[in-house]
Amino acid sequence: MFLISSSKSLTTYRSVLVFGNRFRRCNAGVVCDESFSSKNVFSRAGARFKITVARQHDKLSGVVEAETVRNIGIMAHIDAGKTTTTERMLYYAGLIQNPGEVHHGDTVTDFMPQERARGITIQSAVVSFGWKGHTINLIDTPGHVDFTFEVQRSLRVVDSAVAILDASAGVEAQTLTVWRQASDYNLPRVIYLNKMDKSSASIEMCLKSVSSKLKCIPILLQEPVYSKKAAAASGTGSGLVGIIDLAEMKRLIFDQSCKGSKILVEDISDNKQLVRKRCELVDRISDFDSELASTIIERESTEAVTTDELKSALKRVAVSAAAVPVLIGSSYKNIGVQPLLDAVLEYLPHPIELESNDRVVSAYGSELCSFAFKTLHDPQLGPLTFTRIFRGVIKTGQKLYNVTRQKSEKITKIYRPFADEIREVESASAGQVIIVSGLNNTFTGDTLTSSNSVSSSVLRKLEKGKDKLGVQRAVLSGVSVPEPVFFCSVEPASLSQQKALDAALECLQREDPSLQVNVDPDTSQTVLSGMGELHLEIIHDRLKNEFKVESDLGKLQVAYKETTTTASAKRISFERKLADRKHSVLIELETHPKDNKNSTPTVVRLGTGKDKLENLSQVTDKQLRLIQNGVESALRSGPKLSFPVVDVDIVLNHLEVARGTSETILEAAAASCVRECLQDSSMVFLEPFVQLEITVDENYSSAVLDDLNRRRFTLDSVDTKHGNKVLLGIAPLSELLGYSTILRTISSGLGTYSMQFSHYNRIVNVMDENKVIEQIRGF
Ligand SMILES: Nc1nc2c(ncn2[C@@H]2O[C@H](COP(=O)(O)OP(=O)(O)OP(=O)(O)O)[C@@H](O)[C@H]2O)c(=O)[nH]1
Repeated sequence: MFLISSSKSLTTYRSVLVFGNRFRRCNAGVVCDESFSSKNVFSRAGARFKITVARQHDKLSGVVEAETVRNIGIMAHIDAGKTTTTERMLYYAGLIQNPGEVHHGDTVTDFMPQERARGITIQSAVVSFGWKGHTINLIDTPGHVDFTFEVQRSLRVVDSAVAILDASAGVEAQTLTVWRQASDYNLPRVIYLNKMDKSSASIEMCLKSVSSKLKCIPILLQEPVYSKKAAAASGTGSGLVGIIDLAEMKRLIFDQSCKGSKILVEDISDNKQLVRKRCELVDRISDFDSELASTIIERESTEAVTTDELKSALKRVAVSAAAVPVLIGSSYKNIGVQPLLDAVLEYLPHPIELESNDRVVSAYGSELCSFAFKTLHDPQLGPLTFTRIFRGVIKTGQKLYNVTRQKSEKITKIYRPFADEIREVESASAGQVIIVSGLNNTFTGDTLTSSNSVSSSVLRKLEKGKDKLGVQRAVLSGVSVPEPVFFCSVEPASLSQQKALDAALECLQREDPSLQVNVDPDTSQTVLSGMGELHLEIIHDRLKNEFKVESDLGKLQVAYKETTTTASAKRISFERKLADRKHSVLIELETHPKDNKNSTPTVVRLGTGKDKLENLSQVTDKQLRLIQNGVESALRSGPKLSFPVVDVDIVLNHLEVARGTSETILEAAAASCVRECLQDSSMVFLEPFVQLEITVDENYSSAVLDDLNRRRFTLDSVDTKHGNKVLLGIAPLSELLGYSTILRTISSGLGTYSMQFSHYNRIVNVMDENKVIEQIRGF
């Protein structure tokens, strides 16, 4: 048995980021750049970020070899331990002297006051740190369903993800959502079973739920090491003290006197039982990797497979998503986090390993190709854009071209993020996640390159396969914004604050596209639409504390939608006089119910009739886009109760535009024509349904179910877990307002629930429809 410090295996890394006093002395032996002292941290009134400014000669370039970079997202159901795990990673990487705790409100990544007060993650936080000669750019994402868009946009810019499960709960509702989001971007993943210190933790149950719910094949690489003494000392815990690494054939015991930063490592290669388990593991991996299978056949032995061969095979398996490596630990008890970091380097891809799969990225060659995934407004630094560089290099002061908005922009400064501290660098290269300042016209989802001519040459390469409303510009695929399911009115506490409120909401909406701000055309009230009660509550809180605007929120309402059940066609002549010039449009549009009702955006199609073809062949791409804009604006507010109109197909049958007619008039004509069509159609409401997962003490489950049955709940399944019943089903969201209080009362506090948006469904019952109308009119 021998003792090593995990720090010994850490090489000094010149890009290790050290920010301010907090991060000056490193605990794990990483040699830090001492030139960054507390005096370099500026305190700026109202500022959202602390800037660490390096002295001129110290300014580090953010340019690093892509092969040594890992961009990972940490994703999970709420409370699985994402922030706790991230905090331990930063501690072992030497960036913080002591790991903070969520319940103490002192973690690095949960830095918003609202996060610290509530002990939950609300916004994603980006941190960069060095580990064994590599840079890990990590995004800690929220687990609460209301902030699912935050997860979505973060996963868009990482190359892989670590999915954390609470080992006593297995796959939970939000795990399914984030797993699906990661699948949408084809991200290779590893799974980390956290909270193995709990006596109710069960590896077997977790692996089963991974197979059955996530529909993937888990490959367990480690085994837990328990100690009776530790179990007795903890009282209720499992007595977890370490893990067995079957790939390396080592037993790792984490020294709690230094919060696990030292690891007692024991060679176990002569333990016959564990050798057998390793052979089984090799055998299992070879089922998914032909190279490893050939090695075994050649050597006629699974035992002769080296650790390197095993790990290379496992990386191929993880990258191809044939199966998913599973690791275990307890971040809170400081067990298993360093091996998880090693797994990130060993099994997850570097930035350029996978990007050739993206046709648009490849078309940029070595030119700059960057994706803005988040914008924030700092009162002192102005707009800050979080961006992932896929190709090329970005330099301070450089001009950029926003391909999505076809506008030129100029970067003022470039920073590398470390949660709420940012450090200025002069340049950054492909594979990095950075913040740039100075971009006034860039929004979430925009593609940035170096110039208009680069964009045009990329477009020429992509030209093949383009259709009339297809890829018109060389843009990367964006992030789809989920539909808001709740809304409420907002009013300033005093009229004098109206302007400040409008400005603050504009800012918040720009930062968070899942928040919608509209003015009700009938009442002129400002209406906020968002993802849930907590989402809107946080917005309210931020208005008060960050923007210093006192406001009152109206009653929370469910966001319904409208759709049509009949077809309609209108030809209108739209004429306006502007600046002494006559503008006129003759347009015919046809609306009808969509066959495939999946709430996908409505795209205007051209009519196909013989007589139409001649007229429509003259329609330009630009005119079609303006008509699309007009249609979209009309569909935002339906004729029944001004809810958005979905699941409608729109066909353009005729268009005549007088010479000199302005673009806005064409847009307005299209909008007006669609409104007329819908006025003449039979319209119905759609209401949102959610998937509900309730975990409740067995003694209260029938009372909970009785109550749910009065709420139009459809039960899908009932499970038993550690003496609790887990009820899974679907219910209309309108029936669940304030459900947390109701459940608490019925179950005497012994029930928890999580819900997530499932789908919209038509309200068929006239009484239910009248209830909605009454509710909204009274609003
Ligand atoms: N017993 C035990 N508790 C843990 C462990 N890891 C985290 N926790 C606790 O679980 C709770 C949630 O931890 P977080 O790290 O905030 O979880 P999260 O996934 O980041 O939560 P959200 O971001 O809000 O979704 C906290 O009280 C942690 O102290 C663990 O390994 N064992």
